Amino acid sequence: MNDDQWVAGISKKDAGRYSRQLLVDDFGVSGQKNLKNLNVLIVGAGGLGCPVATYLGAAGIGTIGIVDYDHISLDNLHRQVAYKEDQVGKSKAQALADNIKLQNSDLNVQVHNTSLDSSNAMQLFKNYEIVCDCTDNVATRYLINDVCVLLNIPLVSGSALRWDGQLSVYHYGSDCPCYRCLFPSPPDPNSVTNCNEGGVLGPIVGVIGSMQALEVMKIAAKVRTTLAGQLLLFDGREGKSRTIRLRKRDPKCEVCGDNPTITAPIDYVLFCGAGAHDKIENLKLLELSDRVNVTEYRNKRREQKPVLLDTRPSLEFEIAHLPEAINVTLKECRSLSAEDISNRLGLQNTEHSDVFVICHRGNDSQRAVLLLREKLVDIKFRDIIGGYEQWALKINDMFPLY
Ligand SMILES: Nc1ncnc2c1ncn2[C@@H]1O[C@H](COP(=O)(O)OP(=O)(O)OP(=O)(O)O)[C@@H](O)[C@H]1O
Ligand SMILES: [Zn+2]
Repeated sequence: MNDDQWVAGISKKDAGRYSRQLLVDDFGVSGQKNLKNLNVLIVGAGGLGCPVATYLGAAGIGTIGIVDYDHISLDNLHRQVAYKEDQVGKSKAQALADNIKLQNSDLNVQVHNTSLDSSNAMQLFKNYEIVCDCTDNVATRYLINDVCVLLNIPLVSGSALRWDGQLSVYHYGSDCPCYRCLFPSPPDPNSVTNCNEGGVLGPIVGVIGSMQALEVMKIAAKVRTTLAGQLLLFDGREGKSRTIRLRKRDPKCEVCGDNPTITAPIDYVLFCGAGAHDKIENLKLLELSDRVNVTEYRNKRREQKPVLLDTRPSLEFEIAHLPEAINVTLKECRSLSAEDISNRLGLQNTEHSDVFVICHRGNDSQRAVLLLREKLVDIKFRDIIGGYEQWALKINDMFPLY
């Protein structure tokens, strides 16, 4: 036999590039080859989508599809670390594709600069073998789940809020539940907090997104210890994680059960309740006569210093507030007595009978007015339409928008 004869399991170029992965037991050459032949779809190019795409791209996945309709904004950069300042305003799907291609020019990246909905999801998903849910709203979560079940695609699902994150692999293997097996009906839209309200720390989405990428690599390499049928809960504040075993597939599940009633994508916004898809609800609880717009409020404060009650959580109050604002959170409006609220606002010894109420976007301020009216009947409470957001947009563009 000649000295220059050998059997190559992998190309010389790939052996060099991916050598540290090839040396990992249970992954090796077969895992690498499987990755190279894999088509993975990432839905959502935000906090989770950035690490998922970056690690999968670097690891040498054959084809990565990226779906997102949104554009990069400045307040994305603290956690969506794949993006640069000069990409603010650009399409997320395109920018993420460009960035991972720069890192690994061998990748085939498909950009889907669109909103995923019932009309396009089946067509879009059918070209992929694994889907990663990196989105942030319940309606899209059910849509992605159902379409994965209908097309028999495993789903690697992550979520993160504040200090916490969780992930699981759904619909992978015969006993494995789907998202709908565990949550047959959607949560009350009013109880859902997303990171645009509750906030989230960058490293939390970094941890969860990296773990989603790892689950994809494990599925590709046929490693048996995936998170299928389990839910990993990560508590970043305590630095702890735990994994809980989930119930098995529910034979009565409407989509993956023995007699499914959902055989094609449904109307998910209707199913989840109005507001579930919109990040910013726009409540109209009050008559217009009980409300003022920001221009009217500006004129009032030019005449005399008004009493302004700010219902936002104290963390938001600390970010910025008008100098006259007094922080009584919505929770406190509920729990405090009429006397305590009156004291906090300094109403006891004054002639004031008008109080204006402000919040971030004009939803909680209306809820507060309804509560306060009952407690302090002699005071006229009026909310400021659109809250601080409108103040920043229409009155003072130096006021911090968040
Ligand atoms: N139906 C959908 N189709 C396409 N992309 C979606 C869909 N639903 C959510 N997304 C995308 O998922 C991503 C989720 O990212 P993330 O949770 O970091 O929030 P964000 O929207 O970027 O930021 P913020 O919530 O602070 O405004 C977003 O880029 C969003 O546009
Ligand atoms: Zn199910």
